[in-house]
Amino acid sequence: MATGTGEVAAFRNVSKSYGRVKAVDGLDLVLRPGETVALLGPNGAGKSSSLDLLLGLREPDSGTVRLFGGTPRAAITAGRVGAMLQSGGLMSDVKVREIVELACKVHPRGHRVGEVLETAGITELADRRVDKLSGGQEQRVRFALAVAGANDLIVLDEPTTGMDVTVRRRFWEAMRAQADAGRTVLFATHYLEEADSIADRVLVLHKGRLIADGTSAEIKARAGARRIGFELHPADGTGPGTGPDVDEAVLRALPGTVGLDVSTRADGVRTIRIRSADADAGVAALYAAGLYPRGLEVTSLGLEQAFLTITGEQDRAEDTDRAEDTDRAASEEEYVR
Ligand SMILES: Nc1ncnc2c1ncn2[C@@H]1O[C@H](COP(=O)(O)OP(=O)(O)OP(=O)(O)O)[C@@H](O)[C@H]1O
Repeated sequence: MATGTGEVAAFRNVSKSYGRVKAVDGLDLVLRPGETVALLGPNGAGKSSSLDLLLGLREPDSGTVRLFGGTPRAAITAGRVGAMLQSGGLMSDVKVREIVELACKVHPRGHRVGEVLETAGITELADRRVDKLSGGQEQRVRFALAVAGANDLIVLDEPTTGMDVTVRRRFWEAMRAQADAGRTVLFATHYLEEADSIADRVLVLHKGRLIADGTSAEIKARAGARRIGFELHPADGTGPGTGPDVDEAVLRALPGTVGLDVSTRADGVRTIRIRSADADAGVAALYAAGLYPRGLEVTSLGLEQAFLTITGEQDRAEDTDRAEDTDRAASEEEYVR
């Protein structure tokens, strides 16, 4: 999925609130041609709101959103964008072929109906009534509407919800073909394995803010992608220093250490778990430091674990900030008194 130059979409310091809820908070983001981008975030993180802003379905309170250098509306009118959203019902009382036909006809660069039905894997559903479809079949029809014309950008909001495993796989094959044809694809998802295997860029939103932006591998590395586990036995000595505290300082200072967890059993055996962004260097340094790790294991963290780590860290950082603000307010009050 070659990445070209230029900007497909650009958010510049975009904010959007609904009453007191800040759904999108100072979002800065550029999508480049040919990228397949996954948008992740816990419930309420602002994913759908960001997609709505991108498509011009909502106006930002502040900041600007540009699509292909112009307004979202201009890009959509020119038929450059296809979207598959969670909201919005399909027409009832019509057949699948009819609704797809209409979408092909109104698109300035519409494809042939048969081709679109084939792409979305719904040829065999063509004569079925739209209101008689299952949830997963309906999703495929929505997908057909998103690819009814030669779009440059395809936006998908949780596209595979309700699809079974086989249909989901076929869906992503079709999506990959779109990306291989040079289209930019942006999709919001709760399925982290989809982001991991499909996207060449992963964005993590949290409370309306972009807290991570990189390849799946980069995000895993940032969260400490691997876990090093082992035991330290008292009979083996306490390493290079003078006891457990010194050992722990050594462990914390190993290259790549992002997190350290130590638990001590009654017999003095310590179980060590290190989250590491560079497990190879970490293990080498462990031996070089004179420690004697028993039952050494190195395991990989998935994107899911990385996601939980990053969003969890963000929550903790905000809790700390809030506590500091409260302390500051209290001490200021004290000072005034
Ligand atoms: N029309 C609306 N009116 C009021 N609040 C809204 C509206 N739409 C969204 N919100 C609020 O804005 C925040 C962001 O919602 P949004 O739907 O963008 O998140 P999301 O990341 O897509 O969530 P999910 O994963 O649950 O779909 C949430 O707190 C939500 O309750």
